[in-house]
Amino acid sequence: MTARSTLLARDLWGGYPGNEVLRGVNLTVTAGDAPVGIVGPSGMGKTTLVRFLRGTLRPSRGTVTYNGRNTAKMPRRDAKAFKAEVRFMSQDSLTITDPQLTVTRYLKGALAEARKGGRTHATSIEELLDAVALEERYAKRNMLTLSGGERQRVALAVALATRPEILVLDEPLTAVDPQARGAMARRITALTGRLGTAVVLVSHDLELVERMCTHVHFLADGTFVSSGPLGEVLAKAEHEAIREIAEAAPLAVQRFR
Ligand SMILES: Nc1ncnc2c1ncn2[C@@H]1O[C@H](COP(=O)(O)OP(=O)(O)OP(=O)(O)O)[C@@H](O)[C@H]1O
Repeated sequence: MTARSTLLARDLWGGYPGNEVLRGVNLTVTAGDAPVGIVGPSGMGKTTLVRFLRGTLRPSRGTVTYNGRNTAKMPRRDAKAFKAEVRFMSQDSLTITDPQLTVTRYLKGALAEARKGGRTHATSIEELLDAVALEERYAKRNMLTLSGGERQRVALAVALATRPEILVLDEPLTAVDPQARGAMARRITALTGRLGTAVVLVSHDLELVERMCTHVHFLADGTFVSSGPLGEVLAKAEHEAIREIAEAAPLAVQRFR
């Protein structure tokens, strides 16, 4: 049996000049794992953690490795494999430069990229659109004519088309309406489960996190102050920041606690 791909952050410290945002974060994500959520108050370092995982920021202490290789100083060949196998998507990660690009062409391009990298999978354009709750008629649409929420959904479908080992989503559905988000959560979880893609979901949207993630980490004061199923983390409220979030989201908390 081959070892499963693993992204590993070990005792991660660092941030920006004069602002040590993270102070000892440990995270292990392995392909095939159930989706994991990262939640916490604004400004506590969730996006900063994503930058460390991606290798665009270097930690002052600790390491991030992918299959044993340090992501902040990878040789070109490893960096290429890392980029193909660990996909990052944020709310504004989609830039369209080709004015003729249709949704189908865009998705086909992503499927071809997956094939070229030996990452074939039997997923049709229809299934990818269905996973992000877009009807088939969207296949013919020009990307430039889509709304912000529709573009985010296509961006997510494209990320799924490349069948990453690990998919890191940083507030991926901010422009999508709550009803569609609910439908997408179930379908994305089903598809990523089938593809063996481990999802890391960073979001303020507790309902989305609860729907998609069996396990969450709560980031505050530079570290994970509590981890477990969202309902348990909120109910235990081991940190003042958790109590504040639990109180600020009474409806969600009543349902999940
Ligand atoms: N490029 C940067 N240079 C300097 N400071 C930054 C930079 N990016 C973020 N910060 C600071 O680092 C801290 C953590 O920011 P980060 O964006 O990681 O938080 P977050 O938890 O993702 O917040 P939110 O939930 O609001 O997106 C904040 O105090 C922020 O002001």
